[in-house]
Amino acid sequence: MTVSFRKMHGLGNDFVVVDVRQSGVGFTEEQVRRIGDRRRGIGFDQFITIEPPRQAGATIFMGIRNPDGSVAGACGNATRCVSALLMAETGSDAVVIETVSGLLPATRTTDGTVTVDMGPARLDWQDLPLAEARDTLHLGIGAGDLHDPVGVSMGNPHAVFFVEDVAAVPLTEVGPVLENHALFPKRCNIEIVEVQARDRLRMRVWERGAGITQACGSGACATLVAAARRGLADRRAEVILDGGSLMIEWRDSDGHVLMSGPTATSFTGIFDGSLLA
Ligand SMILES: N[C@H](CCC[C@H](N)C(=O)O)C(=O)O
Repeated sequence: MTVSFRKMHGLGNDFVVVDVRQSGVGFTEEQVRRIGDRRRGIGFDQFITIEPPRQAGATIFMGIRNPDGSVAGACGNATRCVSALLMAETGSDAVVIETVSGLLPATRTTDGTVTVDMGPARLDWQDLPLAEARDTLHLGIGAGDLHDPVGVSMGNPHAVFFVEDVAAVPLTEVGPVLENHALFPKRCNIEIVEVQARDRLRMRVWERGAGITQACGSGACATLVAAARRGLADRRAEVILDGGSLMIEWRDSDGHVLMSGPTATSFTGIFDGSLLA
């Protein structure tokens, strides 16, 4: 059987996207890791499957996995990319992406920008989860010069550290230490953030199961929420990532977080049988 895939990215956060709605093909953890090898496989920050919807109201179900094979509960950049694919397929400017964390409605504007309602920011310690009860506004942990992050769940866990200069942080050293900190039983995505203005935040990320990536949509959402909770930013801001900018809004009326940004396809291809063996 031939299985085809599409390589997509949002601001350089890259994905292998496989539509298994017809074939029902499944991928083992080992296969995902093999496909993720950037020299012997294809390489991706997240491996995405488009599956039949499980809940009423959803256009499709989106499966998300990291290069280490672990499952993720959210991926903002992939949600935009898959939404754009489905919009092209259906001719509609509105679709609903289902993930293990819930239903995410997405819309498209005339310039091709996709906006996703990433759902509510979840702020209880059980939501991340943490190993013990703590106020998520002050997690009180640190590594190197980083200290006392804000915890936010966007359907996946984030710890947001505020710093003077994001370029000065040795992220490859402190990232893995913090990702695997004992406070995070399911590990954590780590963001470092420089507040440049109340409506402009510069962020870099160390992703759980993936390492440094050029952009993290759910991380940008967590960043805005964390900055607003600390009184450092307004509820709407540009978040500048290594790969470009996202506009993020933490809606007053219902606490949902809206993320807007671009999408792109790089190429399509067919898996070699050896990758799926
Ligand atoms: N790049 C993704 C997030 C992947 C999160 C993943 N690393 C996890 O384990 O939660 C984004 O755009 O939101």
